[in-house]
Amino acid sequence: MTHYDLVVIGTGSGNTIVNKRFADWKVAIVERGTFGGTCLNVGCIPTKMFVHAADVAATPSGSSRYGVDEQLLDVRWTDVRDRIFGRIDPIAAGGSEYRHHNPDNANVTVYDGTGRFTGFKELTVDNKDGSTSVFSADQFVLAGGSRPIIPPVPGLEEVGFHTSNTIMRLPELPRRLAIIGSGFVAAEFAHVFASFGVEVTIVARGDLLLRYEDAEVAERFTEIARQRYDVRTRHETVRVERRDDGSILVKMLSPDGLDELIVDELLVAVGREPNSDLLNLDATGVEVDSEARVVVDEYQQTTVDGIYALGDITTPHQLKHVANHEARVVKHNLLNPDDRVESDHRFVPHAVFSSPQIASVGLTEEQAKERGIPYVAGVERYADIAYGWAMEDTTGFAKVLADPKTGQIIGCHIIGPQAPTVIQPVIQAMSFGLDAYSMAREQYWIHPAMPEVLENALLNLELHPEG
Ligand SMILES: Cc1cc2nc3c(=O)[nH]c(=O)nc-3n(C[C@H](O)[C@H](O)[C@H](O)COP(=O)(O)OP(=O)(O)OC[C@H]3O[C@@H](n4cnc5c(N)ncnc54)[C@H](O)[C@@H]3O)c2cc1C
Ligand SMILES: NC(=O)c1ccc[n+]([C@@H]2O[C@H](COP(=O)([O-])OP(=O)(O)OC[C@H]3O[C@@H](n4cnc5c(N)ncnc54)[C@H](O)[C@@H]3O)[C@@H](O)[C@H]2O)c1
Repeated sequence: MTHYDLVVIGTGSGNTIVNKRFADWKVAIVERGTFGGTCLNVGCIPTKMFVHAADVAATPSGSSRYGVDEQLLDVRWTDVRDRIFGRIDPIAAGGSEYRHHNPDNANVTVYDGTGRFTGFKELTVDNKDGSTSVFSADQFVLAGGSRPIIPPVPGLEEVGFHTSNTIMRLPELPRRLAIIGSGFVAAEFAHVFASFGVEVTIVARGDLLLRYEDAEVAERFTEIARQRYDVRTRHETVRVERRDDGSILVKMLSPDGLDELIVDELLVAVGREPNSDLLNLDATGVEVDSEARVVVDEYQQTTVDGIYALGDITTPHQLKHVANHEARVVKHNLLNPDDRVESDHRFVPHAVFSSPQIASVGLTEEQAKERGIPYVAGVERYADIAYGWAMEDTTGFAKVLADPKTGQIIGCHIIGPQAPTVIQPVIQAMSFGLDAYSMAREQYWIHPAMPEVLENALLNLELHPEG
């Protein structure tokens, strides 16, 4: 049986590990899908390219408030789609080609297939060409990611539906789209398709969209969403059916009884589950938790010595920057077994690239209250800063939560233009222990730039000693 020093399963963030420093290692890389994984092919990158095109398409709908009358003439969907995948697909193909054939990878064997453990540190790969390969290794990296959850709604399989994996490749724009779910994917694709002229309905089980955000942010987002889309909260999808004219009937149960909706396409966006089940982890003794996430320690090592895991297959933060961070930790620990480093999950930020945009780091007010953590909140509206006036923004705000005594920031939540960019200094301050009082006062803030919303939120904190 072939034996490797290292086997990496999954070419999302896992693919970033093997470089020239592994030149003396005999390495195998296993990939069942498209090289490059979720973020590149069906996740962060194409979605944000669609979001930018959507922002451009949505501009005329808001321009008259500046005294500028614009008109959207057309959205050439296939051109939008093909420009985006015309950039992405060659990158994925190039990554695969590089690993398969470039002399840099003379020590690397790529298996295009699905890996599963068939013994202790023994992997069997069902290759796409129908063959099977069996090999062992000293060390493994489990970087198999996650996949969309498909809820058990009767009729779903028969009717046909989309997930984030397929919706971006639609042959044409539908007239009507229903989105089941109310999280990141729902919020981003609702903006994309509504901006392109599609009638979007969001079917949400709870009262609020993005309900894991700080409550005021989720409430504000839901209010704004109701003005743009048909938002049906407290609606449970109970059945879907294909009608004779080809459209799809969605049946929902609401507090007022049965509700119905007719659409042309359906997007299911109710979360993602780890791909750990594909790996038959019992065979090698790797444990998973109650949510099927691979259990790891602070070094990203699983319950088996020499088997590491990273990214969506192990973390509750299903985010690319987390997968990348963990990949760097795993890489270091593989190369430096006697000087391993721990991963840092203290302040994991996230952003929702919808309209408006949202960004968040640290505790929400609700979490601080639940945990009995004392805090003060400083809030500033975009409407009260100069750039907010320029944009005529009426709905955005930044909220900073800090320890009243030490001024250490414990959370920040922003909804409004450029939120994912505006929040970055707070992530830095939290990571390096800079207190809110010093952060607000001991540096220049460019006037009249958007981060003034953050500067003022910090200045509005009632810290002791008095600021
Ligand atoms: C629509 C969408 C938008 C997103 N937008 C953002 C964003 O804006 N910002 C952000 O931070 N995150 C975003 N994410 C999340 C981000 O894409 C993921 O957190 C990240 O890609 C996870 O990386 P990973 O390396 O863990 O897994 P992946 O990139 O999913 O890689 C796992 C790879 O392993 C392969 N694989 C799985 N099992 C096996 C097996 N048994 N054998 C062989 N190969 C296997 C899979 O085919 C896959 O290619 C988004 C996700 C989605 C779905
Ligand atoms: N900008 C970003 O960083 C970004 C963008 C997209 C996706 N992602 C990642 O991908 C993950 C998956 O995104 P997502 O939007 O699918 O999941 P999500 O976890 O963000 O939201 C899923 C929502 O669906 C609801 N839900 C669950 N089961 C349901 C059901 N049966 N019927 C109706 N609603 C149901 C949940 O209550 C939740 O509100 C995210 O958690 C995020 O980590 C990140």
